[in-house]
Amino acid sequence: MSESTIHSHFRLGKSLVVAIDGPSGSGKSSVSREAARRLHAAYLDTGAMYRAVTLHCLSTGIDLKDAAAVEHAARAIELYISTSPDRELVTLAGVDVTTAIREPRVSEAVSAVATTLGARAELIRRQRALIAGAGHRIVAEGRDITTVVAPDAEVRILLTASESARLRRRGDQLGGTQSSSQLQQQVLERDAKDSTVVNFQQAADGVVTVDSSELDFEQTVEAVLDVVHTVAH
Ligand SMILES: Nc1ncnc2c1ncn2[C@@H]1O[C@H](COP(=O)(O)OP(=O)(O)O)[C@@H](O)[C@H]1O
Ligand SMILES: Nc1ccn([C@H]2C[C@H](O)[C@@H](COP(=O)(O)OP(=O)(O)O)O2)c(=O)n1
Repeated sequence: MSESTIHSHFRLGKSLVVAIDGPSGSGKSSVSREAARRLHAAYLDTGAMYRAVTLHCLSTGIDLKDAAAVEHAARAIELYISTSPDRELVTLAGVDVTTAIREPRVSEAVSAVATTLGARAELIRRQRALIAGAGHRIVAEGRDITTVVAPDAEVRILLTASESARLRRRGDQLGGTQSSSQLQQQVLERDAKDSTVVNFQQAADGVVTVDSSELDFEQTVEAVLDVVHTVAH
């Protein structure tokens, strides 16, 4: 579908929340960002918020096994995240941490924050406020957007890909710097840990699955926009 066709279907100003969940490396961030651009919508990377809390704990010596301390950190931090699909920016107390939150040490530790329920509750509250702040015209992606953060979203998608595709994509994204066991830990073992608190492996009722295993990036963006068109029209 062309961009102008999409526009004729989705008037600016009308509520359009597109919720996208899926496992690590399925293409959520890159595909959601591009879909948001084409829909002239905002974009929210909720995983970046879990990463920012994790980075804060690592750099200030907060014990990630101490649930009360992690919850307190999630409530107390001065966290800013851009919701423009054209400006990737995350700051902690005014310091740019956009790149630092992607470091492997954060990827390896982030499940400790994701499985701390008090921290989740606080981040979910902040995510709902960001969605409202964007006038409910936003593509929001993560693990629990379709089920918990925005179960009433106009469009709900589970973006999946085979394990081998996800490992290959993450390896390429990190420039071949990670060994295969490091990638397994950062992708598959992390998903297994995160799955203990949220279900992003199977589509909930009303959630449409897009399997990107055999699709390239552009085809995946188009598949997502086709679902938006079909479901939200
Ligand atoms: N359909 C696709 N085919 C090939 N590569 C893809 C596809 N979707 C995403 N990618 C690439 O795979 C990598 C991981 O994607 P990303 O959006 O970070 O995934 P996630 O947010 O689900 O972890 C990125 O380098 C991205 O450009
Ligand atoms: N809505 C969300 C988003 C992310 N998380 C957790 C799960 C992940 O381990 C981390 C980081 O998420 P992120 O989307 O950045 O991870 P990947 O890009 O898939 O590697 O946060 C979550 O529990 N709930």
